[in-house]
Amino acid sequence: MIRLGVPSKGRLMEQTFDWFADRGVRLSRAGSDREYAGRVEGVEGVSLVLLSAGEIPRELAAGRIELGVTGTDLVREKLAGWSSDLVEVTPMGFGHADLILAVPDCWRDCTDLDDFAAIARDFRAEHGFRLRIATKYHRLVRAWLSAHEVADYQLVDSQGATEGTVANLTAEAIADITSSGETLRANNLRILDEAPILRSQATLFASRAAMGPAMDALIARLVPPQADRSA
Ligand SMILES: Nc1ncnc2c1ncn2[C@@H]1O[C@H](COP(=O)(O)OP(=O)(O)OP(=O)(O)O)[C@@H](O)[C@H]1O
Ligand SMILES: O=P(O)(O)OC[C@H]1O[C@H](OP(=O)(O)OP(=O)(O)O)[C@H](O)[C@@H]1O
Repeated sequence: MIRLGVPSKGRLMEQTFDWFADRGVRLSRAGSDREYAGRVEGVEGVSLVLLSAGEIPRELAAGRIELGVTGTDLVREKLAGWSSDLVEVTPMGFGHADLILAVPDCWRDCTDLDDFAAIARDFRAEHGFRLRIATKYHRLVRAWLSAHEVADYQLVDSQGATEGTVANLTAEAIADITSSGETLRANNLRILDEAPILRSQATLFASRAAMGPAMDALIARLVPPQADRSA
C-alpha cells in the first residue's frame, strides 16, 4: 500500500484534491471536516493520510508515508539534505509563495541587503544586542544571510502571525512567506529589493526508499512521461 500524505485543511487541501481529481483519482475525507481519515477512489493500492503540511516532510523522510504533497519551502526548511531522502516528483502549479525578508516601511534608507547589513551592524553598536528577525524558516534564512555575508542579526522564532512581531516590538524585521503581499502591507512592512530567499509551490514528493515498480506505475499515471514536469 502506498500511503499518500495530503494537507489536512484549507486551500492547499482543496487544490490538492482538485489536482488528483483532474488525473482521475478522487480523494475525500472519510467523515466530517474534523475527521483526519480519508478515502481514495480511482486507483488501487493507495491510502490517504491527512496531515499538517509542516509535518509531511518529516513523515516522508521517516518512511511513515510514501508520497506527500507539501510546499517546497517546508521540505527545504525541515530536512537538511532533503534530496537524499526525497524525490521531487512534480510541481503542482498552486500554492505559489515567496520566502522574503521584510523591514518596516519607515526604514527609508533600507532598500537592499547591503543597506540591511549596514543597519544591522549599526544596530548592534547602538543597542547592545543584535537586530531581531522573526521567522519560522530558521535554516533557510540563516543559509541565505550567511551566503550574503550578513552576520549581525539574531533569529526570533515565530510560528504564526509573524508580520505582527515588528509592531509588537519583539523583532525589527521578518522573514516569511508572501503571495499577494497584503499581510505585509497591512503591517507596514516592505520587502527588500532582492530576489526572494526561495520561491515555493505545492509539490508532489516521494520517499526515495519507497521507489520501485508500484511507485513508478503510480507516478506514471499521475504525471505521464510526456507531460512537462518542469511546469
Ligand atoms: N499566503 C500564501 N499563499 C500561498 N501559499 C502559502 C501562503 N501561506 C503559506 N503558503 C504555503 O502553504 C504551505 C503550508 O503553510 P503553513 O505551514 O503555514 O500551513 P498551515 O496552514 O499553517 O498548516 P499547519 O499549521 O497545519 O502546518 C507552505 O508550503 C507555504 O509556502
Ligand atoms: O502575502 P499574503 O497573500 O498576504 O499571504 C501571506 C500570509 O500567508 C501566510 O500566513 P497563513 O495565513 O498561512 O497563517 P500563518 O501566519 O499562521 O502562517 C504567511 O505566513 C503570511 O502571513
